[in-house]
Amino acid sequence: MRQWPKTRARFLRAKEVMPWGVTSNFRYWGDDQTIVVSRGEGPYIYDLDGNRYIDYRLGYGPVILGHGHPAVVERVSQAIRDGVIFAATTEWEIRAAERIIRMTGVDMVRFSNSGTEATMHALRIARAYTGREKVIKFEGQYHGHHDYLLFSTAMALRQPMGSRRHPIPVVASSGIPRVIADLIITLPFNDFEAVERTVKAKWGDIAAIIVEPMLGNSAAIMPHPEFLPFLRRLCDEYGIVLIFDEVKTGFRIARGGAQEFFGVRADLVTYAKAMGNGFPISAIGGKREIMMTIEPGAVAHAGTYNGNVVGTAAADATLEILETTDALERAAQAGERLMKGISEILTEAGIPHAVSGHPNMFSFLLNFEGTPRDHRDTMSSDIELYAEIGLACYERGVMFEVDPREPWFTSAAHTPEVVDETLNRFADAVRAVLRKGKPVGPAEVTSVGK
Ligand SMILES: Cc1ncc(COP(=O)(O)O)c(C=O)c1O
Ligand SMILES: NCC(=O)CCC(=O)O
Repeated sequence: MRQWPKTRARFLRAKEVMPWGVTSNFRYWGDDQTIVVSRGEGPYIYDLDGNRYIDYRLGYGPVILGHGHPAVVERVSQAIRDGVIFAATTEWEIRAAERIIRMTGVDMVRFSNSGTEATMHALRIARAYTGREKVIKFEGQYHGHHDYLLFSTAMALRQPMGSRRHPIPVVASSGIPRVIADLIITLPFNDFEAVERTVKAKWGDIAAIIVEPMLGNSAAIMPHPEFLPFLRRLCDEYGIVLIFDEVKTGFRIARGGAQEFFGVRADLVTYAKAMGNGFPISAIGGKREIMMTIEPGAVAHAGTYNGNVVGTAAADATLEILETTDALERAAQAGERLMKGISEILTEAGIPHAVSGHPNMFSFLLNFEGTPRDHRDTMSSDIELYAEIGLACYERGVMFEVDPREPWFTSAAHTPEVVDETLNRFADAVRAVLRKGKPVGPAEVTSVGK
């Protein structure tokens, strides 16, 4: 059994100085399980007692090259010696923008610092461009923490979501003004009929459809092959701005992200996580005509830290490596071995399951038959059993989110040896959970991390 007295003691101190001991609700795993990390290296993180964990959370997705990647750290360290912020354009911004444009095919970009900011700005641009106000989003998708899109996310778990045919937007937090709900339409992912019916009835009010091209916040569920092309056609026909939220998929599932992987182009795209290997940076990219809606004195886009040297130098280094090496292919090799190995172990254990997603971000649903298509399918799977297995892995030094809504992320640092060790420990954890018997009653974990 893992020993972690120092980690526990410091977590209790953290709870005194920060609500719940964390700076994002996602990171609270309960008083007995929340980790305090001392450092990371490649595929590993370490707690304060020196326990090592093979990390598949990777900061919830950013760490595509491995923790503390020397070339990224070196470029940032060099760059920041000359200052980090000037309230003016820098060479680092231009370089990072050129790389994004070359890799993804967007025409122009603007920088910010988090995925939340990027989706918030993207909505403003879409509303200003169309002169309309409502936005369609899909159940189980998460676009950050501003008020405009925090509805029917994976966090809005226990409230009734209405029927598939008549979904109700479910607010995911207190403190969000009721009027905001009037601006949002929530629909099930992959539901052609619901989207078409809604757009035909309300297109004059709809500024944007924002979509995670794959359900990156609900079990990495893939789009039906025709779903994204269908959204593209509908948006073209009705003058709606199609926004791909690629905060998780960007620079992870392909060099050109989901646009390249699925072969569909959006009007606006938001990037963050993998573009800086963990350094804080995000971007909105898109078609020139729509990006040029931003206009001093007319359509606002600003931020003191936008384009700062820390983030843009990190993006310059990270994107150079992603563009010129086989880093993404190595991350995918790890993911393929894991997806196959996990499925074999679960089959042997007699647990019906569905593995979904892309090798670089994948998930699996337990006691689930068939192919999952939307967030309602995720929620119908055995989330308690998943959490039990996740916690048993955590005790054995393998860390992934103990909740199937959040995918496993791989990095270029996850070598075949690391994957083999993971699978051995995973098999051991599954055996231990089955020996103990399935947990009875609603588990605490349904609220963990949210
Ligand atoms: C698809 C997506 N969009 C936006 C965000 C928000 O990004 P951030 O946490 O950097 O604000 C996330 C975070 O998980 C995300 O997964
Ligand atoms: N999928 C949800 C997140 O990635 C949240 C990140 C955080 O707030 O730490």
